[in-house]
Amino acid sequence: MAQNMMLYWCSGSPPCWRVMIALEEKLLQGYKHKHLSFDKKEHQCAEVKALNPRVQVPTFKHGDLIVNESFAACLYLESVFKSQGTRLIPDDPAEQALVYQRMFETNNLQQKMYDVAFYGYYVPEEERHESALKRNKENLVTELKLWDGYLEKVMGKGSYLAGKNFTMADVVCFPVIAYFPRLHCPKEKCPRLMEYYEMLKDRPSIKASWPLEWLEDPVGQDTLKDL
Ligand SMILES: N[C@@H](CCC(=O)N[C@@H](CS)C(=O)NCC(=O)O)C(=O)O
Repeated sequence: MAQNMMLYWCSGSPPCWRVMIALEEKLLQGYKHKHLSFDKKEHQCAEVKALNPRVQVPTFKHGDLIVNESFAACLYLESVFKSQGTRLIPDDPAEQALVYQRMFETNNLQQKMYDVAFYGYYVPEEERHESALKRNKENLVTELKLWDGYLEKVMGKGSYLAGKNFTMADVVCFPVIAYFPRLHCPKEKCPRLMEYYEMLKDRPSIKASWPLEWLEDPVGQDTLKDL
């Protein structure tokens, strides 16, 4: 079944990583894939251009069906392989609502993290301002408090993002959360999230899809150390 799937991906990309975690959780390990170097702009290759008008990764194909948005690909996999591997979307509407809520909130955390961690990469030198970076940091700290509070509130220690079970909320959000220790964010800024990270980092689906650069260079940059 996985043989007619093709994933174009770059290592360390949260959108790619979440699709890879979903594929692992749904026991679709035999999928075909092509690892592209973001630094060498390999994601702009003809194959990706032909399938994805935004020329981005992930680019994902199942048979003749193309699903490029990472959230869409994850939900699609759950829908097609509902009874295979881990159930990632609960049936109960209230539980489902919380999973969707946390899933789609993830982009807030991702964007605010990028606005600080990759400020120097995304903002041209002549447009950079200390005051803008300071504001971005404040926004990120506020966002982190929110997520830390969610974990505190849901069920206390040992809880996943949407309750006692691992769900699609964890699949989509873990790759973003993993950036905080990776980029040396002080633990005290989000202690519950860091406990959550420790609890999940060795989960087989996550370990199997761990960014290759992070394995080669386990220390990483420290762009979040002054948060
Ligand atoms: N909406 C997309 C975003 C994908 C995305 O931003 N991919 C980045 C890598 S993390 C990319 O391909 N960037 C290249 C570009 O935009 O030129 C998704 O979640 O699937």
